[in-house]
Amino acid sequence: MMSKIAIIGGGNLGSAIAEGLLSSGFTTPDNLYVTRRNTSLLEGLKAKGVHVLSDNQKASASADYIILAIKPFQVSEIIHEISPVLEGNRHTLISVVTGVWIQDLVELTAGKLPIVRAMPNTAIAIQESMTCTCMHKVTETQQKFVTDLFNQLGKTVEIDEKLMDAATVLGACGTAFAMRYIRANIQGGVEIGFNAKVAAVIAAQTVKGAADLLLQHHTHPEQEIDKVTTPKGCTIAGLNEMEHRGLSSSIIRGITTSYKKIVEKM
Ligand SMILES: NC(=O)C1=CN([C@@H]2O[C@H](COP(=O)(O)OP(=O)(O)OC[C@H]3O[C@@H](n4cnc5c(N)ncnc54)[C@H](OP(=O)(O)O)[C@@H]3O)[C@@H](O)[C@H]2O)C=CC1
Ligand SMILES: O=C(O)[C@@H]1CCC=N1
Repeated sequence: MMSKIAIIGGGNLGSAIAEGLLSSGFTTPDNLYVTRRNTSLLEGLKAKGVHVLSDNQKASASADYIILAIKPFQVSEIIHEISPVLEGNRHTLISVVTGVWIQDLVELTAGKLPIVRAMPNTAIAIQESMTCTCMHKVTETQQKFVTDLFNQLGKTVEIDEKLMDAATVLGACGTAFAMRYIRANIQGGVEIGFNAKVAAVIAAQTVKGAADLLLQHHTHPEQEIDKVTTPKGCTIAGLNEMEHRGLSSSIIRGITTSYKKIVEKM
């Protein structure tokens, strides 16, 4: 029998996970439960046959794997709410919540559940997430299930929990950082003659192709840059101007500022 999955908090990330789980075929709508208070915002999932509800206890009691996708400040209250139905020999708790540590989750569940911390990004909706995981007291079967689940939804790396905040910045916030880079390309593209629609396709596909070159060739970005920069050409002229204006520096500073924000407990 297929394991049942409950997603507590069907917001931006929770809904994206649900979409990815369905489109990858990892689960079927009948085996998936998604909660939020305002269920009218989950009509799309409901129409696909997913169990959409606002009762977290009912969803948790129906599931084997419970994915917590709520805001950090709600974790304590919601675990307290579902506690009466949690069973150590049945449930696995998977938290995608930023800045909440396994030890916090162990304490909130009185140590009775296997726990997974996972940090995906919103590209999980199209099975292109980068997901970092770490696991606590999981059985081999549970570890395999969770690894298979996230592997179906993109790439997965198991990391030390002490790197989870860094994973959040590079992997999850990284989606937004990449979007801003693409948006700037669209703005530049319009200024040099394209309409916004065509500029958007060119910018997004170019970034996708660049990323795939690195993933498939296993090269360093500078090796790929060397293949593009003709001596005295327009690429190196543009690239150097971007660096004079602080491109790399501003990205590094943005990443370290994001990291400080998490470490300082939001
Ligand atoms: N967005 C991202 O890219 C990423 C987010 N994260 C983490 O994932 C978590 C969720 O983030 P995100 O999806 O962006 O946030 P959202 O605010 O979009 O989603 C949270 C959802 O929780 C629901 N919710 C609130 N209270 C309850 C409740 N009592 N019972 C059930 N559902 C409830 C809200 O809906 P309603 O108000 O209708 O109840 C809302 O849809 C956060 O901890 C975030 O740090 C991690 C990686 C990436
Ligand atoms: O901005 C945030 O706090 C969350 C964490 C990663 C993505 N969104």
